[in-house]
Amino acid sequence: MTASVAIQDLSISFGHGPDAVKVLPGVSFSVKPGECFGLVGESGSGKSTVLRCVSMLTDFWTGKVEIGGRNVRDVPLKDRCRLLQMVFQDPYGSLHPRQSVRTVLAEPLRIHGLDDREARMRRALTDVGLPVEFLDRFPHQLSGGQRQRVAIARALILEPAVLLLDEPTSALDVSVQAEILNLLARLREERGFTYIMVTHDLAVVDHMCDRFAVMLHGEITEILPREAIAGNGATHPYARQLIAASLEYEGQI
Ligand SMILES: Nc1ncnc2c1ncn2[C@@H]1O[C@H](COP(=O)(O)OP(=O)(O)OP(=O)(O)O)[C@@H](O)[C@H]1O
Repeated sequence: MTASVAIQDLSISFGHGPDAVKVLPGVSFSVKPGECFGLVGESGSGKSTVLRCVSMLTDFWTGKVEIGGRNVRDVPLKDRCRLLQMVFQDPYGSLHPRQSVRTVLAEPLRIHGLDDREARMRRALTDVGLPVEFLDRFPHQLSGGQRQRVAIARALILEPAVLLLDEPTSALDVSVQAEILNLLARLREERGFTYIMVTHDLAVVDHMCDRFAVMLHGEITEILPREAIAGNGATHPYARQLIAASLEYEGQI
């Protein structure tokens, strides 16, 4: 399954009264079905907040978010889980230490009343490149990369159309990062998922994304195609600076 994502004038403030801080003053962008769209920008620019709003983990925003033409606010929670899933940065924090992989994967299947659970769980593990014996392991018996694979398997098991990826590799060792990125790229190619991926790493955007938005202070300064990275095709000064810094860094290593 695949779906478009349309975000229109997404706006949110944290805090109340005179202490309220507008973190997103009104973000708009659209992602095509099957596209990988990156969100980059300095720390605190609001990238993760966009994902949290789209997924309704944070729900007190204004504006409009449509997934596959459906307003996310009108989609009941249970249906929403089959429309979109999120993968977080920290595979250590996102898995419960006392839950086996089997429990982690069985829970969504049970809630959604899906049959063939054992077969679905085995397929989910195989899809992310883990042996089926790992069903009986606990998080402390897995490496960081293996945990992230389990987190991806959990996100995929309900076969959602859209995956929201919040720095899915930044907590991992460099060699493992590449493995997880290749896994995500393969899954998108095979299943046609739509990805929105937050990252601070333009090399990741270059490897994975079709287009990306550069955020600054909660606003999108510019939306660029991946090809704009190599020759620094940005026009906004901040986007140009961000790409220049990344190219300089890449040149050094
Ligand atoms: N629940 C919250 N309450 C108050 N402020 C918040 C909350 N969540 C986020 N913020 C603030 O919103 C701003 C944007 O945070 P966000 O996590 O979206 O940034 P980011 O671009 O993803 O940063 P990073 O790259 O460091 O993860 C920050 O200033 C943050 O302190």
